Amino acid sequence: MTKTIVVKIGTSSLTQAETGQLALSSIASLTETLCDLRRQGHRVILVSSGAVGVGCVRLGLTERPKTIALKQAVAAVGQGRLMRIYDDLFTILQQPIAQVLLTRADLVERSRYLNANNTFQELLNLGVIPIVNENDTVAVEELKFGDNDTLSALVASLVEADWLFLLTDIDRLYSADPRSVPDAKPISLVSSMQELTELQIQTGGQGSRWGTGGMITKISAARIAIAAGIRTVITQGQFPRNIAKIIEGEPIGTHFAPQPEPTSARKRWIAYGLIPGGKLYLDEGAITAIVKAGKSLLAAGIKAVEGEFSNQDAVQLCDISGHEIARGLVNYNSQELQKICGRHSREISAILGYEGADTVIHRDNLVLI
Ligand SMILES: Nc1ncnc2c1ncn2[C@@H]1O[C@H](COP(=O)(O)OP(=O)(O)O)[C@@H](O)[C@H]1O
Ligand SMILES: N[C@@H](CCC(=O)OP(=O)(O)O)C(=O)O
Repeated sequence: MTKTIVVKIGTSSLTQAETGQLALSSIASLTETLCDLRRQGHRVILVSSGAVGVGCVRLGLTERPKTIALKQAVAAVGQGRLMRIYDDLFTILQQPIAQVLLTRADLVERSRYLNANNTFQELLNLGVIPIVNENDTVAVEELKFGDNDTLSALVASLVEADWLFLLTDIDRLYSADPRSVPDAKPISLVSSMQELTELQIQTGGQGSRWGTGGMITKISAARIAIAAGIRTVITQGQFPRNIAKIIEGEPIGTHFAPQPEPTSARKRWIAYGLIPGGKLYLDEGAITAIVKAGKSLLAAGIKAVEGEFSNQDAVQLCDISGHEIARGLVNYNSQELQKICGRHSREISAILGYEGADTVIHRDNLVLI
């Protein structure tokens, strides 16, 4: 059966750790694997990092750029070279590819989000393998994905993929970074979101020399993907052929089982497409109502409001310690909410001087995280 498969490869797998030069055999093997998947009829998207790493090598820089402007310039050098290498390899195997460079802004506006999906679907219908990266050269700090793990999960969610493979320089997820904790335990299966929380995985720092997010961004990517009903696997980029084996059922890498009832596409856009403009701190009663009973959020359950946002913006809903529980679209702006938080719905019109919505966030616009 045709599956939609998103494969993300990190800089640490595309380049050699010591020199930063391209890991040609891994890239060639990845190319062959993705072409094999296409021949089997699957729809394939590659999310490839490497623009900054490849650009650094081209320019003789020995470490990842620290300033944004330099990183943007270096990415512009590297992205072209990266695509040239992919195009050469995929062309040898007669596989058409496309470059898709996305910014966070492309997913914030619902019409652009839907448009991005249409483009992906057309490319996949044409038998093309889209090669996606963040458009680093124009991405601005406040509006960027920041790491390609998150980007790949958002793309997988956008196109409603069946599989997301996160290829990295380690064979699987461990209870802690085995490079610094030698007795860290390997994890083969994470069967639910709750189990993921209970495992309390230690992720240490930023990851390898050229990588961006480390393991923490892979775990949050897995959360986004499994909520969308996508089976997610962390496995080693050095052996891309394992992808086909995994699809056939071999227990390689760390598997994250998809949530049985995926969150709807619109709610996924609210939760992960939009950028939250503020935080609402909730009392216990409100948390129980939205988490256990699937109720809407009322002003009475809000203890505090943080940030400046407009009516219909997305906000984070947190417990009193700031731990995020849900996201949603607000029916009031931040100034209005400052006035009505903690108050009963029937008092709202008297406080504001006009009739507003009964709910602060209607349950149709509220997503548990
Ligand atoms: N709990 C963990 N399990 C496995 N690896 C971990 C863990 N915590 C941190 N890491 C580190 O994350 C690194 C991979 O992240 P990163 O370098 O950002 O890869 P990529 O370039 O593929 O995105 C591994 O090399 C490993 O040292
Ligand atoms: N967009 C950046 C990659 C960002 C990123 O997440 O890198 P990595 O941790 O290696 O997957 C680039 O192409 O260099």
